[in-house]
Amino acid sequence: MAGPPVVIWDQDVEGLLHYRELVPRLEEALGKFSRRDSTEVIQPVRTTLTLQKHHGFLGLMPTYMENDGVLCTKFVCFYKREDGSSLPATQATLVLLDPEYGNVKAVMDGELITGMRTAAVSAISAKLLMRPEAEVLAILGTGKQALSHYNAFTDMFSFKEVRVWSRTRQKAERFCRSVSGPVTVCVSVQEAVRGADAIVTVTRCTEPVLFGQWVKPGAHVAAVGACRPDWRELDDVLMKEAVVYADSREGAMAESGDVILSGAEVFAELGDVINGTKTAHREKTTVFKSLGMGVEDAVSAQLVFDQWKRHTPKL
Ligand SMILES: NC(=O)C1=CN([C@@H]2O[C@H](COP(=O)(O)OP(=O)(O)OC[C@H]3O[C@@H](n4cnc5c(N)ncnc54)[C@H](O)[C@@H]3O)[C@@H](O)[C@H]2O)C=CC1
Ligand SMILES: O=C([O-])C1=[NH+]CCC1
Repeated sequence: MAGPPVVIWDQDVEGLLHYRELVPRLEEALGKFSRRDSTEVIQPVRTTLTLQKHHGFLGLMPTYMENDGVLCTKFVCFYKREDGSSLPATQATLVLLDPEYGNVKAVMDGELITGMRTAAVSAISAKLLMRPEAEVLAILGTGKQALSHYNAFTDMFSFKEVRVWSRTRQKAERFCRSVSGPVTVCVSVQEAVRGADAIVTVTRCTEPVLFGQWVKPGAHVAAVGACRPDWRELDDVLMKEAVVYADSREGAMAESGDVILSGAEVFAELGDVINGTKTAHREKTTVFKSLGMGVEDAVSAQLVFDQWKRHTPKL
């Protein structure tokens, strides 16, 4: 009989997961997903239950990678909280199973994994779609994803300026104090995105906050919030003018208000660009619509588990 699962919680995850190992694994996983080969990745669109009383949702994200022997599911609760609420906006737990025996090998805290894998995928979108001479990064939002995106983007690229916008100056200043490099606080979205080459939207807003008329032609936008069919971060002008990429075409058509309500066409998945089957239109304005995928969690959880085994002496 299999032993009990190991529990790998927040601080342990922190020491085991690094962008330098995570990014190549995610690039490979995105490519595998877009090949739609069921021996490589089986990943249905997230099943979402509404938690009406708590203004939230439970997302179930199972993934099986047969060739790699990885079976994983994530439980993620996310909420439409009022700003200032002391309750979390997102909570996630990952469960890694043995696909042959069916036992649970590990249970992991999903907060850092979700933050890092989401930011790493956005950074991959920028690597593929942003102009190489990009100098200015603007981040809209100052929460957990804003922090992980700051870390991933400044780790992978050399921007001359990083700007941040939040609804209150106080929050933007708090964000600046929490990061290790220089950041310019902007008092409006317009000020933050004016002339920016890369824009990351990581807000909990449900109405557009970024408008196409403010975006520099040729800029790359990684749109990470608004993960419900009736939630928006970007306006119709931006969605229609840009070449739109997604992590999962089916996910975007089912869950992205920015895609569904604007009627914009999803040109390609990031994996299609990685596989060389679709063009990276770096010269045009591009939007990467991120919804988050189970396969990203699966490869991240496997990486954490492998590192944990390497670093934990046999009992
Ligand atoms: N695409 C993906 O894979 C993932 C997406 N998300 C989504 O990313 C977004 C950010 O998540 P976290 O950073 O964890 O949340 P958070 O609560 O830590 O930060 C949210 C930020 O949005 C701001 N905000 C809230 N309401 C706003 C509004 N109406 N207008 C403008 N700004 C507003 C807050 O002040 C805060 O700066 C959420 O929508 C979350 O559901 C989260 C995890 C993965
Ligand atoms: O992929 C993910 O974990 C999430 N996407 C939207 C909210 C949480």
